[in-house]
Amino acid sequence: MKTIALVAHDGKKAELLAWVKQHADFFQDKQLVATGTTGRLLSEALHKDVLCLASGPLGGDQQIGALIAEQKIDWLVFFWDPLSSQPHDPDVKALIRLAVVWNIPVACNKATADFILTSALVGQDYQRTVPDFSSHNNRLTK
Ligand SMILES: O=C(CO)COP(=O)(O)O
Repeated sequence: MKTIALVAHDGKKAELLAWVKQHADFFQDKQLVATGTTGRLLSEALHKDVLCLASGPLGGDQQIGALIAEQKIDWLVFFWDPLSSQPHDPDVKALIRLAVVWNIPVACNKATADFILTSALVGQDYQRTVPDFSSHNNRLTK
């Protein structure tokens, strides 16, 4: 689990930052990718470089989704806010969908993030099963 994407809506940013700081040691040797504002805050909190993509409403969720489809993300931590509506809700849904399509572990709340982070599989450098979509690709190109 080397490259981790982290995203939080405004109403969940404080929770994500507190959680990340609690596990700062874990994140030190990981490559972190994030949507714009989340990434800036993470970088400040962890004193570490974070690849900051566009802000979520400006396409950041879609950029992370593209990285997932390119097999470049090992874990998505996405603290989305279930109590506020987002102008880019289709992008939010699309990002979560791609994580499921590509069998990426996804944590949408702190409890799940805790379970994944403390899983014995993380220490074993867990290799997820990458789905074989070759028949789908063939169908699309015919
Ligand atoms: O809106 C977001 C995710 O959908 C997060 O974007 P920011 O990290 O730029 O606030």
